[in-house]
Amino acid sequence: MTAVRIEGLRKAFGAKTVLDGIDLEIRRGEFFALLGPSGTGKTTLLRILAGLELPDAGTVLAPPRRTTVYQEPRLVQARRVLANVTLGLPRSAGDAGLAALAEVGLEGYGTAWPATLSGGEAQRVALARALVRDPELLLLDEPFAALDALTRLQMQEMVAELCARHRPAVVLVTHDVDEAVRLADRVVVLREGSFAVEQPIDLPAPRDRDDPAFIAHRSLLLSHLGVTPGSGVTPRSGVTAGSGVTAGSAGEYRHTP
Ligand SMILES: Nc1ncnc2c1ncn2[C@@H]1O[C@H](COP(=O)(O)OP(=O)(O)OP(=O)(O)O)[C@@H](O)[C@H]1O
Repeated sequence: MTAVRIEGLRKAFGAKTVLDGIDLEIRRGEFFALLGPSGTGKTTLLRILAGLELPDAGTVLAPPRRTTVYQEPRLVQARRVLANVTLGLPRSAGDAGLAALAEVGLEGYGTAWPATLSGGEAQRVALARALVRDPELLLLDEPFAALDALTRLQMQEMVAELCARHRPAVVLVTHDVDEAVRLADRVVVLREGSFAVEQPIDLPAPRDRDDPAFIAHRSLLLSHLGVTPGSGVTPRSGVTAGSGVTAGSAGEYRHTP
């Protein structure tokens, strides 16, 4: 069943065309990742799917039950954790809110204040706030980018499990090639307003970064992102090959300080 359908999408800001001729179909339960250099319109596409931005041309069909998790948790500091999770929902949503907190490993945190949480915990609250709305479409705008490398890996694992259980259609915007290959059923590279490459990732879960097939996917995507093997650095776009890792020679990666 199709969850999202985009046809002939075009979006410009003033004289600058950001997205041009985008066609996209995402199935229910599919995990779709969007990679691309900085400023190529990834967030704009996500905002259009969220209904926060209107296209200039084309059609966009997206389910009404959709929710976004951003890079920063965006919690209301004056409300306790459970109230943040159920913000805007009827009082009867309290139990579902507690269940969502338990699902993200935050049982017993309902009465805590946001200021007392670590960055990873706060981001898990944001995830619970999304889950409790039972989204048909989950929009993830670099949700792990501000986390330390270890927390990021744990969060990726958690999101993979939650999405496998709840089966929303997911659109993940990321700069992290490994994250995309680890999580997605399909990865698209956005360049100069349109899709430069579309790559299905048909690897079984859990995915191992050292698996030759994983490395092959990573190398191909990096080449489409303009990362030249052996450069030892990421391009100006800020694209990374993994958590705290930059591309070295083909298939080899080194940690950055
Ligand atoms: N409201 C706006 N008004 C004018 N220009 C905008 C607006 N929103 C985005 N843009 C421009 O559109 C282009 C695409 O922005 P967008 O945030 O979608 O890129 P991105 O691929 O998500 O970038 P990044 O990876 O750096 O987050 C940029 O040049 C940006 O300056």
